[in-house]
Amino acid sequence: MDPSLDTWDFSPLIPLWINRYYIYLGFALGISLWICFQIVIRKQSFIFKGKNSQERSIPKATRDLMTDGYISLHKKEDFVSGVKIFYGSQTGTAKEFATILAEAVTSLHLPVTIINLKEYDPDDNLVEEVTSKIVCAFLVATYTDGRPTESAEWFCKWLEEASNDFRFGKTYLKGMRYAVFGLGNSAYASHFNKVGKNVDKWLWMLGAHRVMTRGEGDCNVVKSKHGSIEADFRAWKSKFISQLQVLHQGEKKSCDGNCRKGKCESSQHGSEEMEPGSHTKDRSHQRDPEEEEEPFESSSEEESGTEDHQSLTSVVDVEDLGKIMNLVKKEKGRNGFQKGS
Ligand SMILES: Cc1cc2nc3c(=O)[nH]c(=O)nc-3n(C[C@H](O)[C@H](O)[C@H](O)COP(=O)(O)O)c2cc1C
Repeated sequence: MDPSLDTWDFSPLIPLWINRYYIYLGFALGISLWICFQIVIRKQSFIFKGKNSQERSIPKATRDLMTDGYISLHKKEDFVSGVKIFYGSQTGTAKEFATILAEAVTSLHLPVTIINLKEYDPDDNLVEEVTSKIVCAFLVATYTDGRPTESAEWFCKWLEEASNDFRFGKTYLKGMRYAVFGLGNSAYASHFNKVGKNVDKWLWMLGAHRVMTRGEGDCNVVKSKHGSIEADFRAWKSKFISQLQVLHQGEKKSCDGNCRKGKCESSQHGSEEMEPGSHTKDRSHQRDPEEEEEPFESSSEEESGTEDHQSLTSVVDVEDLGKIMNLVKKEKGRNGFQKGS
């Protein structure tokens, strides 16, 4: 026996030894708590990092629209991004009106472009107006035998053929918004304002949305609605500008629901602009293209859609099929349509 062990006093360690299991338990609990704490901290930093990298992967434009991580569809919505004014002129009146209209549009702080139809190829460019949020104004003059000016000849030929070509269909220009002001002289009774009427009709047949009633400028001061072609234009221009304001603000005009497609005959159009019976005519797309239709705010697709509304909403798959067919038609139309054919 080691004599030095006799001199050691182990008595203070005896309670520790007796309670050793409690001490082990305490240590085990401490370690478990520490592990849990570490797990929680790591999880939190992982979520934070993930959120940051996710945010970085979202394009800036989309992030600008986000509030608390959710996209707000109404924020920064721009209902009209600008106006394109197309003109077909020979002696300069339509061109001059285009400049006056551009000035008025500029006062609304909207970008505006004036385009001579001579320099515009509808084959390449017209379909762009469908998605551009642009409003297009057409100021077109009529000449001998109801013909367009030389500068607008190709544009009119293209539109006429496209609107009568089944490959384009009535949704080819769906989404495009337009208004037409025709320049003419009622002394040429049988062809008065023929080009304005036709351009308006052809765009409508291709599914473009007419934002306001077609205007008729008449050089014949005796018969002109406002006393002169300039006054006719001024009247149309002020209506166009107020309609533009409405569109720009994204407002919907109120409707009493007593008319087709929820468009109010009484509230939307001044009576002097509407010819008798124009609003109640049957406007199905199958109507005679030569028929003199009176324009109002609409598109051919919307109007023929009214009759078909019930059947379309009840057969969703057919609707999808229709959309696909229209896309195919548009593509075919674009590929198959040859200049001057
Ligand atoms: C030779 C000639 C033929 C015309 N033929 C027609 C016509 O058939 N129908 C019509 O509505 N206006 C007709 N007009 C009137 C023009 O459309 C009108 O003067 C218009 O303001 C001309 O616009 P512009 O100066 O932009 O070319 C004719 C004018 C001229 C000089």
